[in-house]
Amino acid sequence: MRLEGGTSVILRVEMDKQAVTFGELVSLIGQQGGDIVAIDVIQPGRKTEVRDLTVSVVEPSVVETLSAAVSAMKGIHLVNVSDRTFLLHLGGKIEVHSKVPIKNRDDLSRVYTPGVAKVCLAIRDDPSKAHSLTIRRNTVAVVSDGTAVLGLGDIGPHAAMPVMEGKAMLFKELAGVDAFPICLDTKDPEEIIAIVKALAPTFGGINLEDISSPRCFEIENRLKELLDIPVFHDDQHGTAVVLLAGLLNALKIVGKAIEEIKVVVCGIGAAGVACSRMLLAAGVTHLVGVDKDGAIHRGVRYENEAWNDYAAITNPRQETGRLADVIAGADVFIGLSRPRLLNNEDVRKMKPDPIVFAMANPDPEISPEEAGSYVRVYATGRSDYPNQLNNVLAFPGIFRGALDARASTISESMKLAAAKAIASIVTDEELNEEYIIPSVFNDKVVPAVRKAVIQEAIHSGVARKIPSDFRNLD
Ligand SMILES: NC(=O)C1=CN([C@@H]2O[C@H](COP(=O)(O)OP(=O)(O)OC[C@H]3O[C@@H](n4cnc5c(N)ncnc54)[C@H](O)[C@@H]3O)[C@@H](O)[C@H]2O)C=CC1
Ligand SMILES: CC(=O)C(=O)O
Ligand SMILES: [Mg+2]
Repeated sequence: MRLEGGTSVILRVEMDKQAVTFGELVSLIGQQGGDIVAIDVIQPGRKTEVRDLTVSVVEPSVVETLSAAVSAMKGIHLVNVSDRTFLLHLGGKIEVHSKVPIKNRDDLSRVYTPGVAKVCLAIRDDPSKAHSLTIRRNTVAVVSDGTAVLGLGDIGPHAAMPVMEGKAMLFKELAGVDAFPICLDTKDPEEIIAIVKALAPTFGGINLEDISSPRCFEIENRLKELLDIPVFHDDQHGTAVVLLAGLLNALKIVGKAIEEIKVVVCGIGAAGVACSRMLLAAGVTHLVGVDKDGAIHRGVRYENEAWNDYAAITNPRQETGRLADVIAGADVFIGLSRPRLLNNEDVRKMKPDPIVFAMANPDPEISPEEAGSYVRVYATGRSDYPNQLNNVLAFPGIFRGALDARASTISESMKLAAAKAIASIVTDEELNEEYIIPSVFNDKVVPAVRKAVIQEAIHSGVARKIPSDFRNLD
C-alpha cells in the first residue's frame, strides 16, 4: 500500500571525520535516489560529528536500500531513521489554548468562581445564551467509532484518532472552527446515538466521520431528529458536495450534459450512497451502483436495507453483472470503495472522453499510470496528484457557514449551494483536464462555501441568526 506521495525521512548519522567526508556521504545518498533537503548539526566535534539529514525520496521503498547503503559506508554509524510523518504526530497534532490570560486573583475570580456563576445562571435562565457565552458557537465534535477509517476499514477508535485530529486541524486552519476529535470505544449505534446526544450541549455542530455503512445512515438520521444543531456525516455529504463540484466542471470539459451521461459508482457505502443521491438530485438519470457482489438492482432483496432503497432509485435499465460488465458505455466512473478495483481494460470499455474519479483513500481504485491517456479527466482524493476531490474542500466552509448562521441543520439545498460555490471558483479560462477543482489552499474556497451555505440557510428558514455581513443585503 502506497501511504505517502513522496516520502521524507531524517537520517541521524555519526561520522568519523577521519574516515569519511560529508561530501562522500552526500554523493552516496544522491546515488541511492535520495535528495538532501535539510541538514542539522546535532553534535559538532573535531573527530566525530552527529548530523540529522532530512532526505526526500520518490518511493518509500528507496528508504530501505538507501539506509542499508549509508549503514555500510566506512566511517558512518547510522544512529536511526525517523519518518517525518511519525515525528509530526508525536504527542498528537492539536492542543487547547486559553483566550484570556489568568494573571491575578481578579482574572481568576472572573474566568472561574465566583464570577463564572452569574454566567452559568444566565444560561440556565436562557439556554440559547450558551451560543454566545460558551465555546459552543464555534465548536464542532468530530465523532468516529473507527469502523471505516479512510479506506483502511475497521481499525478501531485508537487508530482512528490521527485522522480525527487531522480533521480538527483542518477545521481550525481553514475555517477557524474549533473542533474536538472524539473516538468512541463502541460500535453499537444505540450507544453512539446516546453518547452524541449527551455530548451535544458542548457543541454547535456534530461532524460524524468514518463510521461504516449502513450503520452510519441510522446514526445520522436519528441524531438529526434528536438534535437542533447540524449533524453532518462528512463521508456522505462532504464527499458528495465535492464530487458534484468536480463533476460539473469535468462535464464542461467533455461537453456532455449531466442528464445524458451514464455514471457508474463503485462502492455503495456511506460515500457511495450519498454521492449517488446528490448526483440524482443534480440531474443524473442513468446511474448504476456496484458493490462487492456486483451491480445493485431491483431483482434482489438485499439484507442491507440501504441497498434496497438504493435499487429503487438507480439502475433504470436493471443492469446486472460485475464492475467490468456495467462499466461498458459509462461516461463517468466514481470510485468510493477500495484500491485497484478498476483496470485499464475496464476504462477502455467506457465512452470516449471518460471521466474517472478514483476517490478511495489512501490508494485510488486505479492509478493515473494505469488509467493512461485514454482517460480525459482523472481525479483522486489524494493531495499528491492534480484534481484532489476530497471532502476537505467542503466541511470547513459548510460548518463555518452553519455555525455563523446558527443553522439548525445542513439541508440538501445548502449542500447543493456549497457544491456550486466550489465549482464556480474554477473560472472558464482556468478550467482544464488537470484543474477541475480548486486546491484546498485556494483561499476563496471557504468564504465562497460559507456564503452559499448562509444564503441558503436564510432562504430555507433554518438560520437562527443573520450574520452581520448578511444584514442589510438585498
Ligand atoms: N475522497 C474523499 O473525499 C473521500 C473518499 N472516501 C473513500 O471512499 C471509500 C469508502 O468510504 P466509505 O463510504 O466511508 O466506506 P464504507 O465502508 O461505508 O463503504 C465502502 C464500500 O465499498 C464496498 N466495497 C468493498 N470492496 C468492494 C469491491 N471489491 N467492489 C465494490 N465495492 C466494494 C463495501 O462493500 C462498502 O459498501 C474509502 O476508500 C474512503 O477513503 C470516503 C469519503 C471521502
Ligand atoms: C477523506 C475522507 O474523509 C475519507 O477518505 O474517509
Ligand atoms: Mg472520512
